[in-house]
Amino acid sequence: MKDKTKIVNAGRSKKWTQGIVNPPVYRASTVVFDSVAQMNKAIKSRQQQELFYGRRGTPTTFAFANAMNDLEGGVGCYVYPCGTAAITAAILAFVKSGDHLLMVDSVYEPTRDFCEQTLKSFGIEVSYYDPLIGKGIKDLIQQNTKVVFLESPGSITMEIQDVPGICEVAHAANSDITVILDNTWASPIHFQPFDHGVDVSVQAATKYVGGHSDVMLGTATANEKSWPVLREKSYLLGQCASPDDITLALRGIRTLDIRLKQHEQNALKVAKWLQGRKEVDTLFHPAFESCPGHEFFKRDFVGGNGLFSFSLKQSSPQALTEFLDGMTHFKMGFSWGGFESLVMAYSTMKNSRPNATVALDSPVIRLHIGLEDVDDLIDDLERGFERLN
Ligand SMILES: Cc1ncc(COP(=O)(O)O)c(CNNC(=O)CNC(=O)c2ccccc2[N+](=O)[O-])c1O
Repeated sequence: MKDKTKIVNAGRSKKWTQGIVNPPVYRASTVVFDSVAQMNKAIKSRQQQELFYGRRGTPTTFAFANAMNDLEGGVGCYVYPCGTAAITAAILAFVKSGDHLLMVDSVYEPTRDFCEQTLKSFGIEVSYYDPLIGKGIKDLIQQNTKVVFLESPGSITMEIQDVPGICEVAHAANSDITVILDNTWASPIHFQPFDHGVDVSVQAATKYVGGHSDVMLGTATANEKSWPVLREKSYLLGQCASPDDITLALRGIRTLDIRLKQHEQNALKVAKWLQGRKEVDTLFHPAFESCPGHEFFKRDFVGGNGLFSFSLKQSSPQALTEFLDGMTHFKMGFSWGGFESLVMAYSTMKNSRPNATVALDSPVIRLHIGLEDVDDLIDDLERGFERLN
């Protein structure tokens, strides 16, 4: 089935929808049984989407989990209250005290904070690797390495990783290693994780899957090897999500590919314009050669989206504030992937990434290009640069 048809049909089994096109919101804690036999059947099959108790899920949960699983190409998908919950539960499913985790240095900062503040307190060793290391990661794998975590492109600086190369080397070094990829940027539409060797694919469905800045949701989808452990360890953590947010994400899925295409087109126009500006030092957009790992984007991805960054040649903190404060269409906010345009400035990345190979001495501006008219967005940025000079 072609992707566009899969997007229309994913998760719409009559078992969950009773024929209703967009699965209804089933809210539940208690599920009651008419007989001991029926209750025993639910107990026996509670891990296979048999209605058991709210924490295991409702028909709304199962419709969305199956839809994301279909799109990602996995064996099973677990649903979490946000992307960070999906990341932390996926990692905790595969490490114990005394194990070692290899974490990409370009990871979303709150994921780094989880490593530093939580995992290390549990006696889990964490070391960070260069996102561009590729198969060279072989030299960093220890006998106690149990998880290799990737995020490609990386947060803010957008380095694209050699995902199949890292998966090949990690699995060859130790079949016990679980490779987890935060695939939020590409979504399953523009990067198929399991075709490239990943064991667990994480999505912050808060972003493009929800697509309207009104959902807090996450998913982790796993292959045959990893699914039973991910499912049961996540359940033991009490992870579950609101059917109201899930219903909005089910609606978001249906337009995911066409929204991504429009965001991508708008972003390419803005990026091309920025490339010619004297204020811009480096363009961190995967589709441009200036982006570290650009060759892997061309090789492995089938498309992009509206999120990219650029570094400024120079600016004072005051000038940067005026650049940001005067924007009409680009609002500041801690997320991305909705229909609106956003701008964020990161001036202190050098502190958390002292070993970064990309230049972080000047501020990095991250843009999320929304669905506004792209000429309005370019006008906004042009006026911003005038305030900068
Ligand atoms: C790739 C990726 N993966 C997971 C998550 C977390 O999802 P959640 O927000 O649903 O928990 C995200 C969330 N992204 N949020 C942002 O990029 C905006 N947040 C920030 O900029 C932020 C917030 C707090 C601290 C540091 C940062 N930061 O990105 O540097 C993500 O980008």
